[in-house]
Amino acid sequence: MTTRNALELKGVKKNFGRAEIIRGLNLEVHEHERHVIIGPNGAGKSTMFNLISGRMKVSDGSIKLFGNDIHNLPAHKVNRMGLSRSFQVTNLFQNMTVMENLRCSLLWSEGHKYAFWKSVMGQQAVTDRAYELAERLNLTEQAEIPASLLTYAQQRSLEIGCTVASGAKVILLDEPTAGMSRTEANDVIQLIQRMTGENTLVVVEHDLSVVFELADRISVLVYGEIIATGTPEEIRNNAAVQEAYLGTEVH
Ligand SMILES: Nc1ncnc2c1ncn2[C@@H]1O[C@H](COP(=O)(O)OP(=O)(O)OP(=O)(O)O)[C@@H](O)[C@H]1O
Repeated sequence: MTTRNALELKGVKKNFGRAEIIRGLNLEVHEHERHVIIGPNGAGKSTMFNLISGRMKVSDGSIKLFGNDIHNLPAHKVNRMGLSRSFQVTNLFQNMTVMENLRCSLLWSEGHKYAFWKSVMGQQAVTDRAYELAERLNLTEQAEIPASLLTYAQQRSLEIGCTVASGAKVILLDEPTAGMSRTEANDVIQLIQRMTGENTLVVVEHDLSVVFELADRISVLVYGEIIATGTPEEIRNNAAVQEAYLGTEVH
């Protein structure tokens, strides 16, 4: 069986003025995999996400989503083609309840933006689906309270739930456990595993314990280039990776 690429970057470059920050980056993310990007500070991880999600234009090279060129398309078009970036709880409607946030995202996936009155799914079907999602998010008890009253970890969970509900096939996650206690981080990792089975996930993460728990494959970005891609085991044992980045940390 051949593996389909959800995302494919070829020779991607990005300059800021004369500084070349992304220097001919090649990356293949398989459909349905959880692919984690690691790399030292300033390696270009955020810039890479900005290029993939359409927030920045590439200087050279190509980015394909399920075989279709997306480089240099505006962010909202990339989003409509099935790629979503989930990185901030500020993506939530803070004054709306958990259920309302989920309903909003479900309606968005139907192409109705926020025009509730036009729902083709039917109000009851949307509500049922939203409850189902709230359950998977462990937020049934909080279903009717405003997002602003949730804990930080619950807000991040809801944000991930809304991204899934909005119909994204490929989800970019920026440091999903940043700022959380170990227990909260474990909950969010489990949630990501539960919520994203059908999706393809690309995660930027610094915490190596999270990386090795979550990743099907890992790519290592150093100075704007991917120096290695492989299973967690392969990355642990890769001499170039150990030298360039991981050092003794993995042992
Ligand atoms: N808009 C910009 N203009 C100029 N330089 C930029 C811009 N955005 C990022 N850079 C530079 O590009 C380099 C890579 O930054 P980036 O934020 O992508 O790295 P990162 O791997 O995400 O780092 P961190 O792990 O610290 O978040 C840095 O040297 C940064 O200063």
